[in-house]
Amino acid sequence: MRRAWRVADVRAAEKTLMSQLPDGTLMQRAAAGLARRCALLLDQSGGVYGAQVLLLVGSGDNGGDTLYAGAALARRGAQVRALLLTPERVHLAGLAALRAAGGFTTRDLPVRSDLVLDGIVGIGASGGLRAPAAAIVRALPELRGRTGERALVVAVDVPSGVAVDTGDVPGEAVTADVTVTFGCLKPAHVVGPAAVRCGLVDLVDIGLEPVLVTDPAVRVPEAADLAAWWPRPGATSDKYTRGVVGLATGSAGYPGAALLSSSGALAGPAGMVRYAGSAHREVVRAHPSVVVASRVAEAGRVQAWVCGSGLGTGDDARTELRSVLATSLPVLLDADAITLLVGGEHAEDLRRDAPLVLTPHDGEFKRLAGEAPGADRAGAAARLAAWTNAVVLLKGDRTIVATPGGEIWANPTGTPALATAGTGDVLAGLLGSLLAAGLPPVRAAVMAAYVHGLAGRRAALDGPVTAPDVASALRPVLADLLG
Ligand SMILES: NC(=O)C1=CN([C@@H]2O[C@H](COP(=O)(O)OP(=O)(O)OC[C@H]3O[C@@H](n4cnc5c(N)ncnc54)[C@H](OP(=O)(O)O)[C@@H]3O)[C@@H](O)[C@H]2O)[C@@H](O)CC1
Ligand SMILES: Nc1ncnc2c1ncn2[C@@H]1O[C@H](COP(=O)(O)OP(=O)(O)O)[C@@H](O)[C@H]1O
Repeated sequence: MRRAWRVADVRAAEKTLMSQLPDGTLMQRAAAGLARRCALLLDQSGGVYGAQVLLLVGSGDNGGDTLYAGAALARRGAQVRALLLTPERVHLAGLAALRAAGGFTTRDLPVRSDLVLDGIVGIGASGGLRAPAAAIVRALPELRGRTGERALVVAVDVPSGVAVDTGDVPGEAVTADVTVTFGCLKPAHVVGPAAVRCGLVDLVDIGLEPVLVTDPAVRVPEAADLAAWWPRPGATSDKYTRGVVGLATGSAGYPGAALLSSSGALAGPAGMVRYAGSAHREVVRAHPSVVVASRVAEAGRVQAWVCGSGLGTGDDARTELRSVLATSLPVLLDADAITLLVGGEHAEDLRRDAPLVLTPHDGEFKRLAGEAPGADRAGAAARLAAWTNAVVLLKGDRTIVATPGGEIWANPTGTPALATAGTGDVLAGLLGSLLAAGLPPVRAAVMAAYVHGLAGRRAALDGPVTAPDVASALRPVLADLLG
């Protein structure tokens, strides 16, 4: 698991660490790590010696890191120029180090540049980028290096222009190939549109993590976590002990949702899938191992329910929703079931002790919460989770999972290839299977989003993606993950 901390927590830890170390140690550690990463990048594209390096230098310590790293590259023979955004306010010792190493300053963007270091602003940023910085950032994609290729952009700590604590991108912002960050990840590296701007994120250890005493703001699962958490059948397992998942999905209007949620559920760890709804004939034809009924009340025993994908919002759908909420089992509500909650008609049904998981996309989130997730997606998901006392999985490029207690996870595996009808139904089925297998709701949601994202990526290798492709890719993805 990787973890990301908010700026205030990073600052507090930095203060603690600085009180234990000689002045300037942290900046030297940060700059040395940054220079090393830049040298590696240049090694892969013609070498450090003779490379043209442009430093974009703001007025704070982020600029200081950049100047020291530039000095290190200049000592290795790179031609380093620093464009000072506020020449009257610059890290003076950093500038002196650059000059002593043979680097110089420039007033304009050069014609040629192999590598750009974005040190305009780091975690001290407030608001959108200001005038000269914004114009320079806009021009960066035009810069060409010695091979005629676009200049590589390395963001120092965070890409300038992103909101570090929320991952929002309120205006002009740097798009980096690599972001070299110091001490720990910050939310902008893992959530929201900022995460996409970071490119590859490289963490330089400056000794900060041992003094980070607060809980992380965001957690990110890794492949090894999935392998450790995924339930496997044992010698004494049978189909019931592995868990039975019930699906109250699909309708005459949307039979496809029933099929897709079934495909997702069948790839999960549960031992049996029961389907209850009007698409039961289609489901059993496509998936002979699914046990079908026409209503929730007739479905037989299950350990968790998935309700809502393609269910419709009429009276029959309401009845089915009431039936699943009346159980003392974990329930996942997706799509139409979320819409049915709007207006408060099910407020009493929602007063239950068993776990509840909601899987809204932005539109469903807005319907339920009364406002769109907005700039702080993780915060919005956590507020809805607290309000509904449910685990909320907010779909999107970096799907967020939030608990009522404020624990937040960001999924790193998503792909825009998933932005196609029906992939959410596959996700709901898979997540339901994990719930039925007995996984705690937050873990089930994190695991389902992770595997679903990988399946989207794998399906995309063969061309344009449809939801059945994503469902088909779940099994090979799991085979790779679980060894
Ligand atoms: N934390 C750590 O452990 C370590 C941190 N380290 C490094 O320090 C960095 C933080 O440095 P920092 O605190 O000096 O802030 P920083 O990001 O340079 O920005 C502040 C300056 O930018 C300006 N400015 C603000 N907003 C702006 C905008 N929208 N558009 C344009 N300008 C804007 C603002 O100007 P002002 O608002 O004062 O006019 C102020 O002068 C951190 O990211 C990392 O690189 C490492 O060296 C070692 C370990
Ligand atoms: N731009 C995107 N990048 C990554 N994933 C996306 C993107 N757009 C949608 N997704 C994912 O695709 C799925 C779509 O689900 P949903 O909106 O419920 O679709 P449907 O209701 O048609 O099944 C979700 O898992 C979501 O996270």
